[in-house]
Amino acid sequence: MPKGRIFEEAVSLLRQAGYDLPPEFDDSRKLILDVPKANMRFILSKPMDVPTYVEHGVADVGVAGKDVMIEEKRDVYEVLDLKISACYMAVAALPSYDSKADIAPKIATKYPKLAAGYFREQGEQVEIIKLNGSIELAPLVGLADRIVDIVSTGRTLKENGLVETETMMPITSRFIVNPVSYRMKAGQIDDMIERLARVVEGGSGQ
Ligand SMILES: Nc1ncnc2c1ncn2[C@@H]1O[C@H](COP(=O)(O)OP(=O)(O)OP(=O)(O)O)[C@@H](O)[C@H]1O
Ligand SMILES: O=P(O)(O)OC[C@H]1O[C@H](OP(=O)(O)OP(=O)(O)O)[C@H](O)[C@@H]1O
Repeated sequence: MPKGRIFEEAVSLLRQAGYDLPPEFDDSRKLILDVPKANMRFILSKPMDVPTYVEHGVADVGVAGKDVMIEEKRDVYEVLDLKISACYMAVAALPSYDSKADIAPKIATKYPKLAAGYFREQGEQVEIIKLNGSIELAPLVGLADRIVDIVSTGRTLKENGLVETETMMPITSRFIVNPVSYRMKAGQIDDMIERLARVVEGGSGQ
């Protein structure tokens, strides 16, 4: 499970799907949470690391943002769109920025592979500058010409005087599965996918 903003929504989804997760899930600093009744163990990692844990098989299944899936390109199955933590990826710049006047613009982002792939597809040559957060700062101080980042409410762009120049792709969280685990524990994992899918599609899940 990803710590942070996805966690709460994912826990709620699992509860709706009939998993009786204890109150500990609502307020804990523990990184491993056991639910013996359901024969489940939850590993809580940084969101960007979830596909790594699943690819290596230390977690059979996981929840990861589509942004993370595109950036990390891990060898895992993406089996269900959970439709939670919705946001989108966009290109933004200062309103004064003239893209036509720029030959190899500098793009600041937390997602270097996703951004590079996008501009390659657009046939645009860019220089990617990898940052770890507060991406909106980069054009304000002259580190980059444009940014590639997640937009949700649009408040961060607005309050920093940036404008969206391109909408790239919608992002939601995905349910992912380790390919070997899927073979070994097909019954359990299929049951989990079905229960989650019922909730996602508007049923009770139980
Ligand atoms: N407004 C948003 N900003 C960033 N991520 C969002 C937003 N809305 C939904 N998400 C989803 O949440 C995930 C990131 O979660 P979170 O912000 O908790 O982690 P993080 O930024 O990687 O962590 P940290 O800030 O501790 O480095 C993204 O992968 C994305 O799929
Ligand atoms: O459109 P909004 O609702 O304003 O949300 C978008 C902002 O939220 C995220 O940042 P986060 O809060 O995760 O901080 P970070 O930049 O340090 O990753 C994202 O990187 C944007 O900066």
